[in-house]
Amino acid sequence: MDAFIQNLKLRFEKERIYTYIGEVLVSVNPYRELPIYGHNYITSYKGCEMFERPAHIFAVAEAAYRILKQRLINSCIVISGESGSGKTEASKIILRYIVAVTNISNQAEIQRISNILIQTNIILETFGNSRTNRNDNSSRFGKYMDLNFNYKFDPIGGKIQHYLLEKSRVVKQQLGERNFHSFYQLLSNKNILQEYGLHFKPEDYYYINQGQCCKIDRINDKKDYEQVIEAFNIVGFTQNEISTIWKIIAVILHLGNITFTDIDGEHCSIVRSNDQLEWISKLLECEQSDISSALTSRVVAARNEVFQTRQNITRAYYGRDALSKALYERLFEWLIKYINKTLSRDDYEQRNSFHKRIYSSFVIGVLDIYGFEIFENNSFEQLCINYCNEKLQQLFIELVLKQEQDEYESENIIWQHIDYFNNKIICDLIEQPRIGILANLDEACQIVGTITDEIFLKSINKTFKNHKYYSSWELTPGDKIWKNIDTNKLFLIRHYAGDVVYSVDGFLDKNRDTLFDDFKRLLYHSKNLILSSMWPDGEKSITSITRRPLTTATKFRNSMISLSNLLSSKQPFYIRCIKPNDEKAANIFDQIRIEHQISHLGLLENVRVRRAGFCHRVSYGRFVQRYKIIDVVRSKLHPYGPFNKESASYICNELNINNDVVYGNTKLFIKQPISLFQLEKKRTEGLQSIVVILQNHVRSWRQFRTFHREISAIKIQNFYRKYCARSYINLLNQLFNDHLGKNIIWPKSRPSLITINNRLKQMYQRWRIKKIEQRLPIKLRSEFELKLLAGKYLQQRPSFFDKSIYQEWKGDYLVILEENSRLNEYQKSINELRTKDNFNKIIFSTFAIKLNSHIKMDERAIILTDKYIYKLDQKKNFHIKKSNISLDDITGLSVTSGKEQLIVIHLISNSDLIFYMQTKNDRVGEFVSYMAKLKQKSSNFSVNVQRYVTTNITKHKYVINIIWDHVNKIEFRKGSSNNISLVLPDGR
Ligand SMILES: Nc1ncnc2c1ncn2[C@@H]1O[C@H](COP(=O)(O)OP(=O)(O)OP(=O)(O)O)[C@@H](O)[C@H]1O
Repeated sequence: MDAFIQNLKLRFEKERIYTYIGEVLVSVNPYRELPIYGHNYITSYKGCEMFERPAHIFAVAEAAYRILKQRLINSCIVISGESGSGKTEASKIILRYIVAVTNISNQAEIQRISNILIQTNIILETFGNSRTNRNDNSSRFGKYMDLNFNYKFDPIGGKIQHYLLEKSRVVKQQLGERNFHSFYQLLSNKNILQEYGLHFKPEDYYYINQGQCCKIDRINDKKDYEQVIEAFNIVGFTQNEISTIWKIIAVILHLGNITFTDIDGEHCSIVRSNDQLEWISKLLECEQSDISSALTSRVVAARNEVFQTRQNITRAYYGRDALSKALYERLFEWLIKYINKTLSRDDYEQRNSFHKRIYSSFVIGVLDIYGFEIFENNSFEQLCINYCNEKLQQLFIELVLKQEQDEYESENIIWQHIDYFNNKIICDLIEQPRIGILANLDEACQIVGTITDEIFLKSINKTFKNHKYYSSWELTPGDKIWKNIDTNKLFLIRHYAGDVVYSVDGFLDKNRDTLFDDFKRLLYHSKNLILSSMWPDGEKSITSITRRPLTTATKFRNSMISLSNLLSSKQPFYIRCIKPNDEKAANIFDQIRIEHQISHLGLLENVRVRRAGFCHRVSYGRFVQRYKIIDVVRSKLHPYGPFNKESASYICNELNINNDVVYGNTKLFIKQPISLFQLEKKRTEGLQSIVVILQNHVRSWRQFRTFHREISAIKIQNFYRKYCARSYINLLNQLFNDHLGKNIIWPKSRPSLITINNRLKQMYQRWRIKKIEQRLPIKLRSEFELKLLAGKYLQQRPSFFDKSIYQEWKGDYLVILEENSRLNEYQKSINELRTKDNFNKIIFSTFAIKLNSHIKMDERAIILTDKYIYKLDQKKNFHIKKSNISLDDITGLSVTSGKEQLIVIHLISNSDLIFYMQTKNDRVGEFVSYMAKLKQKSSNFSVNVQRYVTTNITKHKYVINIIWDHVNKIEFRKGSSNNISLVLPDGR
């Protein structure tokens, strides 16, 4: 013990107020501000394992948060210790830490919830805390708060449960103590007192002056009032609600100053010296007469008859106090309900439907419950509070001391049993059904007739006369404890934290907690709807039979049992708070006080178990499952098992921690935290590579999926396109099935079919031509082909398509008598030429006016054979003029786009042959097609169709204009510079 205390002392002097016993944190109240809660401290503990950094409350909060985040295990932090040891401060520090390390993405909604979570403390402290002789800001209620987290592990809400508000303080305080802070805060705000009819100083209000310490230097009520108003606004209370809250506080102050006067020993009336009643009526929004009669009489229903009975003065004061306590209690409950509604997960979910779908409940609970209390005068409330501490100690023993040692035994670990005091026997003494103190109390309350606190004491004396942890004057009259005190009403319980003498005075009343129905009905019918909503049970009619309400002891016992079930369903973390002195002074380390607390909190046993025991135990399955991810192990262990002792031992071997490990029947035990860190560190490293592998898998899976979708889309598109094309072709087929498609409009195609459609059109045209050609007599087929060929070159010459195409093409026109009257001379000349030049046949012949190199006109017969072109003089027996022109020398033709019969044959020599055919019909197309056919093998042959033809005459370039004029015959006229005009008789 000494060594432990010396250690605590040394640390305390060096401002190290936190110390670990295993995972249990011991916190010594420094009673001064220490610079260990700032932002840099938060960051240094964030994400760290518990033993990585010096002992700190942040490390416990982080551990509770990490276990939730990493293993999805709900956790709870149980803070216990004497009154004033720093429990409430600890719970606030934990909350601040969790708010600081979460909401990294700075979401407004999470920020709002976090703000509310912090502000609720201010409201609860105002209405639930008061100054006691042990603590200036003592919580007079037990608080358990669940913090809810979303799937990202950000706080999204919470729920507060409260336990046994010490409402007797509303009407009675011991010397040196105050009522709840709320009363003094309201009275500190001079500006608004008028509104509530509060004209006096705090010392003048009976309900708050009994401790004779309304003003305390360390408490600034005015500043606290401003803070609580701000907190109300942040949490979302309306102005009307805030005003109602203060009205109720003011009503209680007024009620305390109401006095009664005795009339005849059985009746009493209200002393009307001040205007309290008027103000109570105004503030409660109830009729004054109703309030007055509720305070001085009772309405009773018996055998369907309703009648009023007057109260004597004692009953009237009892009723007044009961009303005040109930008003305060209901207000407190309403505040907690209101805060819970604001923090409720459902509310959050309604606003965030996204989270509704993927939300799962992650919780960290924080329990800050009143510490063990030993006062000069201990009553029913202290019994409940100390019973609650017994229950928590029992849970601590179960989870930390008993379970651990039992486990070593069952796992066959060599273990020297460490003795500890198991307080189950004390818990049973208080709570056991039928025979426990609370059951005895309930029974006494149910007995009809006059039963007093003393009778109740007699009954428990009888029940527990041989109990080791119970005593009273009647059972041990010689004991020095009973010296100089009213022994008739006292009994003693030897709690785990010390012996406490209780006075049974008022036990029955406090347990029954009777509040006359008249008050309930009165307040239910208030015109203030907020107030009325706090009293739903006032709705019942007088004559309706109501079940006897549960007693305070039963309610409290039930809530303690459910609290202990709730805590044992979560992974607990313990903070054991120690109060270093009773002077509330920094730097005083009162060894005796501390020794007392250490021994009663079972900390020494805790140290012994820890020292001899192990810091971590885990089943082989879980161990292998968790650490098989470690890099060096991964390749060796099969991913699906076996998850047994051998695999676990293999992992420990690989990490060289085998010396620090003990193997049990089903579990592995690790002695030092350092080995656990090593495992965790390696696991985190391994996780990173696993994450990369997972990411790769997910990425490739996503790519594969996209690729598949694309392929599928392309397939579908192809099918659809094919379907469209097929439908289109079917349509064409139907359209062109029976005839050659003359006069049929080509159907419009989809844009995707444009290319194919153009091809189809070409195919169709070729097919159509073929069909038309097949219908022609064989004789006309070659002419038809020639016409097609001409059509290809003469697209720009519409007159070809108008007429020429329909004419019969005869080629050698000069053998026709109607064309040539000097037929014999012509044939004779041709025969000579054939003999001389050896050509096969004459393909085309015509009379023409030729333009010579001097830009003069000559009348000639132009003859096209399969080898040469000849220019024959018409006038001189078709005598050949100059030499023939070989077809090989021809590079192209130029013709006009009009109906003129001008032909320009371009030659290699750049001295073109220019002639105008003397014919009534258009024979340009016929000439062009013969030439094209003859030159079809030549790659450089071209046909130009232009309005004004360009030509070379003895290597000079000329442009031939067409002029239609009143002339009799065709003329070529040389114009200025390079112009030649072809003047034609205007007979159009
Ligand atoms: N970590 C701390 N740092 C500085 N002062 C502290 C710390 N913890 C507690 N105190 C001081 O001790 C006082 C009492 O602490 P607190 O109210 O938390 O005790 P408690 O155990 O909750 O008491 P009760 O059971 O009566 O509610 C605080 O008002 C504060 O002045």
